[in-house]
Amino acid sequence: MNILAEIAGRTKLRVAEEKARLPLSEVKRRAEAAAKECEPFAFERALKGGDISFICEVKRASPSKGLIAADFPYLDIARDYQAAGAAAVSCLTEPYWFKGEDRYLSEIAAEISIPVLRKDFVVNEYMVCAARALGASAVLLICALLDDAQLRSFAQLAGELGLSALVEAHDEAEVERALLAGARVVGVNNRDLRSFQVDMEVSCRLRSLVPPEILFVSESGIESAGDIERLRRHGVDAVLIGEKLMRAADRRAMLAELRGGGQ
Ligand SMILES: O=C(O)c1ccccc1NCC(=O)[C@H](O)[C@H](O)COP(=O)(O)O
Repeated sequence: MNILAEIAGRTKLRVAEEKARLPLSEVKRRAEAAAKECEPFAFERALKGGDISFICEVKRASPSKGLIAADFPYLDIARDYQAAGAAAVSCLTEPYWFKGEDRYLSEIAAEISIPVLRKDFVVNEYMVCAARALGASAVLLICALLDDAQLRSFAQLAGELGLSALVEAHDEAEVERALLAGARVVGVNNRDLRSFQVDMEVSCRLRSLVPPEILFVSESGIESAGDIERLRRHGVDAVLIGEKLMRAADRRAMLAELRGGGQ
């Protein structure tokens, strides 16, 4: 079994337990209440504009790297990202492989003013509603995990809640499926989630398949100002960076360095 299938299986069990504690009707009610309070589609608005935007990730561990941050002051990390000019924060909530927690997301969203993406492995509508209820401005939908009907219906549900959907693809066919599902933000993951191999060329190759009015986010394996410059030249709207920032002793300085501006 590949890692995505394993993650999906475990996620379904996790959500079934959550549902037993808090039914879908209540999560929906909370999501609708949150939608009334929040600026709709703040995430995609934040990514639009002049230069390439930065989505900076709060991630404690990952399947490919194991434990990344033994010390994990998640609120300080999110505050640093905001202070250093991030357009948005991505927060992992998957508990088993990424050692995430829902409360990291809700506390971060309450603490900072830039939008927060819930980075998890959405397998049903409960998780879309829960993202909004927890304070997220965006939710990740992974093409490799969902069929066309699910992609379309979860993207539509997210839209009804004013939540942006970052629809993640890794090849030509998945980009086409993301666009057919109505994605307004397409994320191309440079990491092959089966082999964990990272190749920036994947974003460069797929960029031209996404029309300019749709936001294009390059995700994973971004490590240097040179990588950013290459993606900028290909017309990428935003980058999503996790490990490089999480391992930096001074995250603000690292973000400045990646931007190409030094400290
Ligand atoms: O990072 C992994 O090992 C991983 C494995 C399986 C599914 C998803 C995975 N990562 C999620 C991500 O998309 C990354 O956290 C994100 O793009 C940031 O990547 P990086 O800058 O390389 O930390």
